[in-house]
Amino acid sequence: MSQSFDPRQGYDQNGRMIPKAYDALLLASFGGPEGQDDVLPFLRNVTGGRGIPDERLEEVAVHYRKNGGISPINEQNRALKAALESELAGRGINLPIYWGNRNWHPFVNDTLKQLADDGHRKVLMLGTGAYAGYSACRQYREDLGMGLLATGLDHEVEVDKLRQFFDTPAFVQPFVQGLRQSLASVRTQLEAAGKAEGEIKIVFVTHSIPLSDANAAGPEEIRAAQSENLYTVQHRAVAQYILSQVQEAAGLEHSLVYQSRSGAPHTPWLEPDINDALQADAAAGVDGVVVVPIGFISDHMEVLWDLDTEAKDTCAELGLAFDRVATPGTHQAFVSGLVDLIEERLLGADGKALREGRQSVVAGGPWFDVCRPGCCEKRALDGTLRPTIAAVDSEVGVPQA
Ligand SMILES: CC1=C(CCC(=O)O)c2cc3nc(cc4[nH]c(cc5[nH]c(cc1n2)c(C)c5CCC(=O)O)c(CCC(=O)O)c4C)C(CCC(=O)O)=C3C
Ligand SMILES: [Fe+2]
Repeated sequence: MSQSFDPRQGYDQNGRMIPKAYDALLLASFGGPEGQDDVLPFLRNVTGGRGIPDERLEEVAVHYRKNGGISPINEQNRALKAALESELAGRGINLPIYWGNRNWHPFVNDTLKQLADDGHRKVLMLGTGAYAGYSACRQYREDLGMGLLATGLDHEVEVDKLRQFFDTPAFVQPFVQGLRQSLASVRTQLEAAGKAEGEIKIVFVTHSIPLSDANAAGPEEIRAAQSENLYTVQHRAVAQYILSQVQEAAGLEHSLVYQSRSGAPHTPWLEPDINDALQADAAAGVDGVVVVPIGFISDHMEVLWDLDTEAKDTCAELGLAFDRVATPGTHQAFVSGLVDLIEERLLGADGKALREGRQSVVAGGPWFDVCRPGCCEKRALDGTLRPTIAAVDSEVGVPQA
């Protein structure tokens, strides 16, 4: 007989979930092609029914084709999984990790079947998006909501979600260290070019998203109190924190810009695009830039192409010195900080939470374990809401009357 459970129980007024005896961790990510034959099927999975023009798909396919049809993202997730496994083992925590993707093998539905076959029933999901918003948060909740229904596991396997982690030391520390290094590198480049006193600008960059997604990011109760969309507000807060930790950044100009826009040209997305912004910076007398990719956790294709290829080329054309800060990847601070977040949610053998209190250093955190009503809401083309997990208004797993 299958067990029933109610996902609307077990958390407090602040969206904090009472620690549980989770028996598996699910690393949920985007997925990417692993050979030339995978490229188009992968892109069709990514854009299914979302009106990305064919020209944009052809253009993006080339980025992968030039890299042998391989996205680095899968290798990076395998490495993150291995690093998390070793950190958990080092702390004596027995929590097997499974990996599943939205857009490519291993698909999350197959992973769900596997972990259920292996006997797991209480799963904590770590999605690789750090911020609020549809693509980075709610879509992962939908992947699991739809996945549990599609596999028929919705009354057997319970999946909760680790909180978005933009505000945590885990996520921001690697950028702090990286910014120091990149500032030194650009300074050295300028000295070598005889411009020792040249002006350096710090350019924080993240994934552009449709304005409608940005405006829907986060719960209404928090959105209402902001002067700007919450996706942007969270990125500005991360940038501010990183700057506050790097003495060498004092007095330097900085900005927040966007990359990797897709979608139909008449649909508004967040702007400015990094390449346009760099042009304006050069015209305003900037001599070199440090690009800080605070939107992502690893150096995947959007970083390698849109920043290390395109934005770098733009800088070369404009005569700007360029250096790009590394993403967290498997930085020790990131890995151990993520395990700290996992510990916040885990009940030990003695029935006590492994870690009391929540780590948060950036304004706007700590984020909810359980999303508020209407959080990052986005309707399917037919006007319906897709099933989700891990929200106050999630329905998947509720015992049927
Ligand atoms: C907020 C956000 C994150 C960060 C949060 C997270 O990490 O989850 C992210 C991550 C990523 N985005 C990625 C790749 C792509 N994103 C696309 C399209 C889109 N992204 C969007 C947003 C985001 N995307 C949006 C609103 C679209 C429009 C269509 C849609 O609503 O889906 C397309 C389609 C073609 C194009 O137009 O570019 C591709 C190929 C890869 C993999 C890179 C690799 O392979 O190494 C990763 C990690
Ligand atoms: Fe994307």
